[in-house]
Amino acid sequence: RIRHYKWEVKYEFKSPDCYKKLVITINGQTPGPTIQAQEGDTVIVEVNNSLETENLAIHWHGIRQIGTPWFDGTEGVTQCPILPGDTFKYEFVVDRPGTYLYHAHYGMQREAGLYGLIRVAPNDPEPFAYDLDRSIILNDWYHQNTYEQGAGLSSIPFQWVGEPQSLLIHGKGRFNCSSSPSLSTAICNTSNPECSPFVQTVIPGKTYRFRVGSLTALSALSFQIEGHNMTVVEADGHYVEPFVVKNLFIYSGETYSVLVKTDQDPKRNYWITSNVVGRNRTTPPGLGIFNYYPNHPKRSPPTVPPSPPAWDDVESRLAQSLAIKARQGYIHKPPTTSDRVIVLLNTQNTINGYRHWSVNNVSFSLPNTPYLVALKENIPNAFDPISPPDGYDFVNYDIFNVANNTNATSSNGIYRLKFNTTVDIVLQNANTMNKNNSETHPWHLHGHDFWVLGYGKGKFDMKNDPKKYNLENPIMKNTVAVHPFGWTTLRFRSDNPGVWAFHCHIESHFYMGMGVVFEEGIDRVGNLPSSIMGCGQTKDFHRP
Ligand SMILES: O=C1O[C@H]([C@@H](O)CO)C(O)=C1O
Repeated sequence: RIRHYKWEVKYEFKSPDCYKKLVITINGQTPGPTIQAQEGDTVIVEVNNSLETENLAIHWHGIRQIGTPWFDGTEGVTQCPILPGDTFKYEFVVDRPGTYLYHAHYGMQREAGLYGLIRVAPNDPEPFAYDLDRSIILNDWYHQNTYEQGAGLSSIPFQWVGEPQSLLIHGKGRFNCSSSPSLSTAICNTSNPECSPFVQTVIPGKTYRFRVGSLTALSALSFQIEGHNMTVVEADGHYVEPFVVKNLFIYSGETYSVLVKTDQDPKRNYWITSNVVGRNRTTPPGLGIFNYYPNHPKRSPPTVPPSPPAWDDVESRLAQSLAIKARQGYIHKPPTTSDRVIVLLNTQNTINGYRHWSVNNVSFSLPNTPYLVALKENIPNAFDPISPPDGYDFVNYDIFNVANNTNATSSNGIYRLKFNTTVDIVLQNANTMNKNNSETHPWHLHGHDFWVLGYGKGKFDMKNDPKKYNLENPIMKNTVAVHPFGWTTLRFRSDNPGVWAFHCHIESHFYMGMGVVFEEGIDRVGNLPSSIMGCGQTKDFHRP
């Protein structure tokens, strides 16, 4: 079947958390409409860029784009941006069931509100039962616009974006307007119906499947439904060997399905909460209402919202990461060895006084000719032909301290992978430029699902740590966290012809250079549609 969508993308004034600002909407909505499809369907999205003076690109997060690498929606990597006034047609097959996301992939547009969910129903029966299926998309929210943030990040002195002003649950939050008395009610108004809390009405005595996705700009979150356990059954479109949590830790770019029984006292409502973890939070919790029918949906629960885990409790988060394994009967065994190991050291750096993030001391910058076109059409000098290194100075680099020399270089060079080989990526975390500080980074790979082979603390040990890899039942994902001062190893097959970004899903971190690009099987890529061209050196190949 074909699922056809027509989207108009534009700026509108909205008050998702009671504070009025410019947001990007799809057909008037943020979050945008949910794409609903069946495994094997073709999804067509005709996007009209009505942003007036701003380019656009939309990425289908978790969809592998097998045979359609040009519709991955990554500006600078797989396509030229969609110009204002233009319409661009994305067309791709959703070949796997599960819960996925979509969002802008141009500059820091995602955090202006261009994001949503993709739900793909399976052809085969699912290995768990539930009565009702609902989605909740989580986000954090800034009042500053993306241009002010971008300018601050690329200034001397560096102006960090700081912690978000609020947390949104399915697009709804609540900023305490009276905390800034200078704000007029025209700008911030807590009685604006746009910022009424998110309500999930439930029928007592049922089992609900909640598909929870996070598209935060910065924050790692702990998600909770007061008084209710959650059984995790799906992660990034793969069935999980079920385990029970009270708090679901979720990183930007991840999706989970959890089963929740509405088996508590039906005479009252309960809190739905999201809280920042992994950073010393200043953002108040996101609050929604878990409304047991027929109680009034706006009736506040009689309790105070449950308190979140300590922000710096890395152990609990690592424990959840380790608990996520492929479900019995749905295990895809990984290859037992790899052909190439790339260790990626994550560091905060300076280049000519500007603050950046780097991988193996190289800070990524996007070329103005998309790699996919440059490589497939053999356009010379479109990007730096030198590949970034496969590792760092393992002997001398101290991951536990601020680097002696924080200087890095900037490049748009990429990794060229031999087609149909097995590649291991070890993400190595390190201290930032601040003392005793290492941050959580969710890394997202385009064009692939990867096996998560292991997580560890401290410096990855090439000799001994691989012996502890889980080769029995590793989960496959498209986004995975590297924890503070830790490492994470993932494995994938370079079997999807195309050019694929792999980057930190924190909006400002990718903007500051925290990413890499992989090319594989470029000679097997089919004819490129001319719709992805028109910028940089692709102008020469543009056929109207
Ligand atoms: O890139 C970042 O900059 C700040 C901080 O390190 C600035 O001092 C921070 O927390 C980041 O993630």
